[in-house]
Amino acid sequence: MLSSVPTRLLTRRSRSLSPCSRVLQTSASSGAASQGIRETSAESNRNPIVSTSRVSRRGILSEETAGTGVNPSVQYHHLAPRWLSSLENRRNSWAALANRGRNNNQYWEKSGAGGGASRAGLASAGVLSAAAVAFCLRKDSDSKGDALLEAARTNNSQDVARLIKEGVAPNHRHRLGWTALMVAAMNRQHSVVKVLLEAGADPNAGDEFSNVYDTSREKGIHSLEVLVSREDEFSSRLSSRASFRGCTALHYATLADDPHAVRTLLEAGANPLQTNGLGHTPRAYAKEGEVSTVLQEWEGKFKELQAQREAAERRRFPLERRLKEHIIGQEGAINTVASAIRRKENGWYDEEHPLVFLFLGSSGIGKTELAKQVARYMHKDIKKGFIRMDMSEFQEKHEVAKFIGSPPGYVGHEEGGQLTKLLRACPNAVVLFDEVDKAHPDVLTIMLQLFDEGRLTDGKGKTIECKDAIFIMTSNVASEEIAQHGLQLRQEAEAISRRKLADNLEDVQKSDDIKISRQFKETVIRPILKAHFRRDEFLGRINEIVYFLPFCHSELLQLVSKELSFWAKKAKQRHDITLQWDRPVLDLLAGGYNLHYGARSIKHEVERRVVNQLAAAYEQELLPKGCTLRLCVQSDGQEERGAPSLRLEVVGEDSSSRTLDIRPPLNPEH
Ligand SMILES: Nc1ncnc2c1ncn2[C@@H]1O[C@H](COP(=O)(O)OP(=O)(O)OP(=O)(O)O)[C@@H](O)[C@H]1O
Repeated sequence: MLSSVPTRLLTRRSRSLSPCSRVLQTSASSGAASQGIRETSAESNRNPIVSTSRVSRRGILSEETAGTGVNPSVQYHHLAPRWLSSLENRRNSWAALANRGRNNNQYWEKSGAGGGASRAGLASAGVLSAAAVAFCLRKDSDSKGDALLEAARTNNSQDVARLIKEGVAPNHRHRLGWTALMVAAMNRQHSVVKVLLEAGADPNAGDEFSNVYDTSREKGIHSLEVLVSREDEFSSRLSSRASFRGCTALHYATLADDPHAVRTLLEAGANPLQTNGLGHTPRAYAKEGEVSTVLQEWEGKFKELQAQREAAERRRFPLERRLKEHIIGQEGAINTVASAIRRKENGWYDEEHPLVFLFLGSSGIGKTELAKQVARYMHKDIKKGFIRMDMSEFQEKHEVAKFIGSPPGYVGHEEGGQLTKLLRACPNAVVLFDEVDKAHPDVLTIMLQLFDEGRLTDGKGKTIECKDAIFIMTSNVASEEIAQHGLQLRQEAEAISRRKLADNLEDVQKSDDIKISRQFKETVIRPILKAHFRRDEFLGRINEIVYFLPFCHSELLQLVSKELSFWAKKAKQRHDITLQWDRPVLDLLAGGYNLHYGARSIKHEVERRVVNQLAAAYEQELLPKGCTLRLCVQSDGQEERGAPSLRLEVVGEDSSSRTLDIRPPLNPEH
């Protein structure tokens, strides 16, 4: 294929398109061209939040970059048609030659002795050239989908309507990633935009095309072919280097500075707040003027609408219910946290201070899990939105530097602090300070400043505003007292329930529906906390102290059930085995609960008594493929010894069952 590309163009292409040689060329040469390359890549990476809209436009529109130096995309823009026309000319001349040969056999026959060789040479060159043309000009023009894209580009709304009627999807994508609506928006084809939107084209679909070079690499297509396709079949006005991944039709209509298309798209539901892969909303690319004003106006409307939708969703599916889907029991904790977040979401809070919780209770009881679920509710991007700091890593005075970064001149100054780095990336994150009681008093002083002022200054002197963050501290301090109090309350509640049941009274209290009294909090917990943290102002900045209680029996059954379901799913997925169990199994496994390890003790019990057996049976090849296994409690003859065991049975198609004979020592139940 390359034989048909003029050497001059090849040299130019390889110099400019290979990322590696581009770097070399940029650093080696000091001319205007290399300057232009550097400027353009810097522009395209700029953050729209800090950049002005014109700066973003300049980085992305090749025509508006032209004045800033020699823009490589402009070079290719001139280069591509020349290259194409050269190929076209070759194709035509070879086609003419072949025709002549076919029509005039004498020509071949009359040629001299060297005719054979030259004929072969001509033929092979022809094949090569034709292959080059076929490769480089591959446009799939016969496919209806591409006809739709072409009709969108040329403003042929009748063809667009016809093709959609014939079954072409209105969201059909070009093989390089863009949709017909994006083509129409970029090329100001108003009637096509309208027809496509009416046919159901998605105004919020994002472009899958990134830039010429990345797309070429991703799709395994020659970069010049990508460049030619982008310029011929989409638009020649855009930079070949800037990234367009995630750009919507609204981004393109904005780049085209087309208020009419922008309005049409917005009225059809385009989201003006949607960001592209670089995090830019359409307005980041708007020129000052009508398009910018319209977008700003709709952004406001959209935010309001979004807030209304979210409020309706919150009413329909309250936070408490969402949290209960993941957390068993802990009603009091869930209600306290959900109420505080509801106050914040609805504007009933002190916006000068972030929300601060202290979660108290023994280990493995759901403190971390609740914090994670809150983060998941508040943030779509849970990775950034949930920050977890293990405070046992900040026990020494010098570890303050690790927390917020060292001051200038100290080791690690450049690295920054663990907390400040993460908070800067997401200032409204849910931040979990695990085992806060272990932190050094100096670290607590920094946290106090953070809770009090809602901002934090790092070692480099930069301040992070985080009044919208939610801070959750966890501690096992006073966990013994809380657990004992919880158990006592539960026993009292059970005794009352039994009495009421016996008396046939209606308001029977559920044993898991208990509340810690104010008096217990004030007389038992507060003095312990005070003695531990030694600072009233620190405790004073906590909005809610949240208590986690030991699990009651019904909650333990739910935990066991959840754990068995987890393994049943794995058994099905990995080995096509169906696992069944009944209530006595749940009761038996719930007996493995240990107050000090919480739900973790249930996990271990299930692993020890069930998963170990499954693994042993599998290793001994006792499990037929696709079988159904039943977990049963074996109590015959064991009751006297007071230790019923679990056995595994294979259930046949006729519902008969056969106990698996797992050989010791692999069966932990033996
Ligand atoms: N109430 C609960 N509902 C469902 N799962 C739970 C509950 N409590 C704990 N778990 C599960 O047990 C494991 C440990 O829970 P978690 O990390 O929340 O404990 P914790 O209270 O933060 O304990 P620690 O103080 O030891 O960190 C997790 O896998 C979690 O999913």
